[in-house]
Amino acid sequence: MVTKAIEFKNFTKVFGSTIAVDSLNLDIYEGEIFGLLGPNGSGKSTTLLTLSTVYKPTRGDIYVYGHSVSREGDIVRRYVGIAFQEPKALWIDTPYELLEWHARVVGYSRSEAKQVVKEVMEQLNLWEHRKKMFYQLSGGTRKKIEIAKVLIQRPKVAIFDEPTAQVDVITKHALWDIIRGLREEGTTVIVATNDMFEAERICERIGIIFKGRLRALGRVEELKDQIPGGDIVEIQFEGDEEKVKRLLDSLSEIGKYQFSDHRVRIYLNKGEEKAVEIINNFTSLNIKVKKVMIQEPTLDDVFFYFTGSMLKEG
Ligand SMILES: Nc1ncnc2c1ncn2[C@@H]1O[C@H](COP(=O)(O)OP(=O)(O)OP(=O)(O)O)[C@@H](O)[C@H]1O
Repeated sequence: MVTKAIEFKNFTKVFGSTIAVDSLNLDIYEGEIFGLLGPNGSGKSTTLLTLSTVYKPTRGDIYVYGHSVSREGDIVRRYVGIAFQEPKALWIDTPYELLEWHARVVGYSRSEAKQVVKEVMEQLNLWEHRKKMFYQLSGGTRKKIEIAKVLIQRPKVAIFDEPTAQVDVITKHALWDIIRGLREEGTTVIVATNDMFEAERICERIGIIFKGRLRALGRVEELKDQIPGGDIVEIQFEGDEEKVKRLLDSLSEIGKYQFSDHRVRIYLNKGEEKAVEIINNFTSLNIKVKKVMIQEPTLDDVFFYFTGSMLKEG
């Protein structure tokens, strides 16, 4: 049976006159990597900060394994660990002190804390930075310190707010492996990102949030299939263009098509399945197929379709 790790029930958060998140209803299942996507200012951080009990909902509620973030914050905090966009405990001077303090807060004894902090700092290549002051660290290193907090805590629900913004490409792949590793151990992972490539690489399901509202929800492939005429099948052929035209007009579920020099570009859904049917029809009409290309929409196309906005727009 699929267990719901998190349930957003009509969750709404208002700051003054700004509705940061508006009536969010969403279930996240145990053991999945869920991507929360949206342009800047769309409500991702507000959602995650409320889930991790930093904020309280204005209306509605969020449940973590059945426990309300509004009424049972202490219990929720035992389940949830969050890597913020930036380290926030700036009353502490060095990464080592911050992580040791964090390890103690989440329940390790003094000697266990020392051990786990060293292990995780080594895993993330942070050990050499342990005694530096925060202001001396690069953006990517600060990011890794936040991720180290989650690896130390090993929570049942791990939240990463833009985990790979500002990190180099090698570190990015290493962090994705770490996130997948957590999932393998049964952790439920939520990743907020506006990096479509990242979402496609690691997330099993995604939700697209825009201006505080959930606009789309599903597996990446499902969302791609929701764009009308989103796939393009391009066929290069030898034979009569008129015959091809008549054929395409007789087939169902075909959107627009365009001819140019014995090539036809056909806009449709489920391109891979439909291409086989089209090619079989070409063959039965003695039209020789020379080349077939299928283009799927990218996740960027999905994003533009559901938000009608550019990714980095405010
Ligand atoms: N503490 C706050 N006080 C007032 N307004 C806030 C506060 N936090 C967020 N907002 C507003 O709520 C809206 C959603 O912001 P939020 O930070 O949740 O978006 P986001 O999707 O995480 O953006 P980004 O990708 O830039 O981090 C924005 O209009 C923002 O200005």
